Formats: sequence, structure tokens, C-alpha cells
Amino acid sequence: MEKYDVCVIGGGPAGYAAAMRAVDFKKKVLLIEKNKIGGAGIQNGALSSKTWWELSREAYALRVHCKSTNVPSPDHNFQILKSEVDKAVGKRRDLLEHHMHNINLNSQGEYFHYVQGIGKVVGNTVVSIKKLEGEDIEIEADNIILATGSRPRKLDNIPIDEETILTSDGIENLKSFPKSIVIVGAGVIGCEFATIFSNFGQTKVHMIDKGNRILPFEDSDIVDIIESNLESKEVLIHRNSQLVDMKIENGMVVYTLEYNNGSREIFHVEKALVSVGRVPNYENLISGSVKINKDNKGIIDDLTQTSIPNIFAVGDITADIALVNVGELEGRYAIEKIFGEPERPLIYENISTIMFLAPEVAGVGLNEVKARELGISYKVVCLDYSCISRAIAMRNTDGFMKIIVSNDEEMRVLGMRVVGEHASSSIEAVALLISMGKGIGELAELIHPHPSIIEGIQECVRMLLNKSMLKPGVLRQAMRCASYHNGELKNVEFI
Ligand SMILES: Cc1cc2nc3c(=O)[nH]c(=O)nc-3n(C[C@H](O)[C@H](O)[C@H](O)COP(=O)(O)OP(=O)(O)OC[C@H]3O[C@@H](n4cnc5c(N)ncnc54)[C@H](O)[C@@H]3O)c2cc1C
Ligand SMILES: NC(=O)c1ccc[n+]([C@@H]2O[C@H](COP(=O)([O-])OP(=O)(O)OC[C@H]3O[C@@H](n4cnc5c(N)ncnc54)[C@H](O)[C@@H]3O)[C@@H](O)[C@H]2O)c1
Repeated sequence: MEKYDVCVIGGGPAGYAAAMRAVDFKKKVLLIEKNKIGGAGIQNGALSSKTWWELSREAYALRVHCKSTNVPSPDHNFQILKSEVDKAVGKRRDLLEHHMHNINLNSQGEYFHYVQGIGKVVGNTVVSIKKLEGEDIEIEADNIILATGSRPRKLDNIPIDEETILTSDGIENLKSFPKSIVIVGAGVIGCEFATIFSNFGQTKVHMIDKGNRILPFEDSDIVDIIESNLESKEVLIHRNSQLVDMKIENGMVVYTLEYNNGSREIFHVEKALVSVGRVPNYENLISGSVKINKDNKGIIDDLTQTSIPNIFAVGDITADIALVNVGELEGRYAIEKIFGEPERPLIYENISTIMFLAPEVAGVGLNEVKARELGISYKVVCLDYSCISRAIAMRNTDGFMKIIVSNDEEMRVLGMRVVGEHASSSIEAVALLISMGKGIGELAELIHPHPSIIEGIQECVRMLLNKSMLKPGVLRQAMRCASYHNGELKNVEFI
């Protein structure tokens, strides 16, 4: 039996990151992937949906431009757009494959090994591989990393066939823009696809969530902007209603909603997208003889460590945060823990995220919803994009930024949210401050390029220190500071 220092099952972002970190330690590592390398990070998730989003933004900007110049706007050809998405996905996958191939041509080749097949843990140090080509084998590994990711959660009463009723995995089966689509689950995936379809302007989008609004985990001031932009593109958000039935009839989706007053309404649409969260892939991964602790959410881990000392779980298989950056962080962390000391603690509070909506929403650390849930006393300061020169130059002042700090003298940064153009690049300075546990003093005196969206951060922080250039007492609609304590939010008055 071939022997390895570590065997990684699953070649998505988390598994790939783990395998590459093992190479740094000069360890013999085997990476097993049953499908295509890259997982949901590339194939039917992060990269493909973001390519659709970028294309849809361009299409929307073109429509707006045509309208303002009184020129007829062109139709968007689905097949041409899809081939662009496929090209982008192919490019990223080729990069990884080229990298894997060439790693074997240089001195690191003795460390990195790859096999395409289905891995299963059959003993504490033994993995069986059902190979795509050739005979099945068993290998021995001192350490095993489970990185088999997640899949879309399905609902018992919705007949998903990935042709008419789809999950995000089935989006690639679309052959043209549907005339209409209902999205069940208005979380991150649901809202990103609502944005994409409505940006192209060829699909009437309906949205349903089990909560009474879209993005139920996000602050309401942010949701208001996203909702009103979606609605301006004629997205129908079903509120105060519950999905009671969905079926496929004559190739169409027929769904029934029940409203709060007990009345019902039936809708017909061409397609449905079900995006109600994801579930970890851990079934058929571990033989019954391997006694690993599980609960109803999946394999239990403590900072990647499972109940078996040499077996670790990283990425979406651990039922916490499902993000590429978190998967990569966990993959690298597990390897560092096995072969040395982790370079940094595994802390989830400072994770940066972007939601690719209209406009984009970027965040790091806590939002107000989470701070209240945790019973944390905080101060929040908000600045509207209408006060930021760059947004004015872009002629797009739709958005705002807010910083949340501890409600004490120190004013430690707890989190930040930005909704608007360039949101993603505005959070980095604050992400760094949070990770360093610093207060806002440093931010107030940083020099930013002009004009840039991040200048708004400085003005927010100066507002907290009562030394902003624009005075919140004058621009009450655009600048706001409030303090939250004992369940009560109070405005802070300035000059
Ligand atoms: C539509 C969508 C959009 C997203 N957008 C973003 C985004 O913008 N930003 C972001 O950070 N995150 C995004 N995500 C989440 C992100 O894609 C995942 O968090 C990330 O891919 C998880 O990485 P992973 O390696 O844990 O799992 P996966 O990417 O799921 O990879 C797991 C791999 O394991 C393989 N595998 C499974 N079982 C076995 C087995 N028994 N043997 C061998 N191989 C196996 C699978 O084939 C797969 O390749 C998105 C997800 C979706 C679905
Ligand atoms: N830009 C990004 O970073 C990005 C993009 C896409 C996905 N992701 C990751 O993928 C994960 C999964 O995305 P998702 O959108 O599937 O999950 P989600 O948790 O973001 O949203 C699921 C939504 O479905 C709703 N819901 C749950 N059960 C329902 C039911 N029975 N009927 C109607 N609505 C129901 C929830 O209220 C919630 O709003 C995200 O948590 C995120 O970590 C990240």
C-alpha cells in the first residue's frame, strides 16, 4: 500500500489550499478529486456566478446608456454570454491544472500527488479510492483531511429536476434566458441570481423567502437599498406570504402562495431556482468502522480537528461559514497544525465578504443585526455616498458606508458594511484594523488617494471623534451616528 504523510479528499478551494500548504512543509501529499479540480469555487459557484454578474452589469450599463442617448438597446445572446462564462471557468481551471502538472515537473513533484476518483476513509489511516480510470486502490496516510464541500439543500415539497426547477448547480443547464423565474430562498445565492437576471432585463424575476424580507441576516438599511433597486428592475418580491405548493405542469412551474389573511394565489413561471442554503457532503465518506463524532449538521470539528486525532475537516464540509476564503484559511490552518504551529489563530469574526448585488455589498466583522443578537453595546456611524466626491464623479451616489465600534472610550472597530460602487475595495483598511484589534484613531489620520470611495471611511471615523469636515448637524440626511445600549438605539446629536 502506497504511504503518504497526508491525504486530502476533495479538490475544491479548501482541499487545494491544504495540499499546497503541505508541499511547503515538504510532505508527501495525495489530493483526491472525484470530479473536476476547483469544486464549487470554480465550476458552479463562486467564479461562474461572478462572471455572470460582471457580464450582467455590463449589459445593464449598456441598456442605461442606450436609453439616455435614445438609441435602441441590443438583445443579449444567452449562448454567447454562456460561452464567455465557460471561457472564464476554463481559464481558472486550466491555471490550476497547469500548476498541478508543473509542480510534478520540478523538485516539489516528489511531494505532490493527484488522483481522480472517489475517496472514502475506511480506517483511521486508510483511504480507499474508486478511480475514474484503472483499478480501485487503497492508500495509507498518517493524516487525512476531509474537504468534500457542500451541495444545495433541497426541500421535500419541491420537485427539483435541474431542468425546470433548478438549484445553482443546474443554472448551467439553461439554454436561453427564461421569460420568468421564481427564486425560492432570498439569501446570498438567491439575491445574486435575482440581480444577474434582472440586470439582463430579459427575465421577469419573482422572489420568495421563508422570512418576510430578502437577506434576513443583513441590516435593514442595506436591504432597503437592494430591495428598491431590484424592484426598480421589476423584480416581484413576495412579502407576507408563504409558499404552500410548487409543481411542474406542462413544462412550466406552478406555485401557490398563501397570504397572511389566509387567501391564496397561483403563479405560473418558466423556471424556478431553489437557493435555501447548502448541506455538507459527508455521507458515504467514512466507513462505519471509523468512529468519528457527528451530529445532525455533519461531522463535528473543533477548529478543523475532528474527534479522531489525525483526521481534520475543512471548508464547506464543516457546517459553519461557506466561503472560498474561509475554506482556504481552514485548509492551510489544518496543515500548519499537523506539521508545525499555525501562523495565526483561526478566527472567524474578521472574515471579509462581498455580496454581488446591485450595488455590491461588502462587509467585515459584525453588522448591527449580529451585534444586537450578541447583546453587544455599540456605536454606529453612517455616511451617504452623496457626500463622497468619487461617487459624485461616477454619477452614482446610490449607497452608504457604516462603521460599528464598541460603545466605550476605546471605540474598537467591530465591523463595517459598505453598499455602493467600489464597496469591496473600501473594507480592506478596516479589516486590517479589526484583525489588529486597533481603535479608530489610526484610521482618522490615514491619507487616502483623492477622489476615492475610501475617503468616506475617514469621514465616518472623524465623525465619531467629532472632528469631521462635513458636519452631521448640517447634513442630517446623509450623516448619522447612533448608539445602541440595552436594546435601545439613540441618535447621537452633533453640531
Ligand atoms: C452559486 C454559488 C456562488 C458562490 N459565490 C461565492 C463567492 O462569491 N465568494 C465566496 O467566497 N464563496 C462563494 N461561494 C461558496 C464557495 O463556492 C464555497 O464555500 C467553496 O467552494 C467551498 O470550498 P470547499 O473546498 O470546501 O468545497 P467545494 O468547492 O464544494 O469542493 C469540494 C470538492 O470535493 C469533491 N468531492 C466530494 N466528495 C468527494 C469524494 N468522496 N472524493 C473525492 N472528491 C470529492 C467535489 O467534487 C468538489 O470538487 C459560492 C457558492 C455557490 C454555490
Ligand atoms: N458572494 C458570496 O460570498 C457568496 C455568494 C453565494 C453563496 N455564498 C455562500 O453560499 C452559501 C449558501 O447560499 P444560499 O443563498 O443558498 O444560503 P443563505 O443562507 O445565504 O440563504 C438561504 C435563504 O433561504 C431562506 N430559506 C431557508 N429555508 C427556506 C424555505 N423553506 N423556503 C423559503 N426560503 C427559505 C433563508 O431564510 C435564507 O434567506 C452562503 O451562506 C454563502 O456562504 C457566498
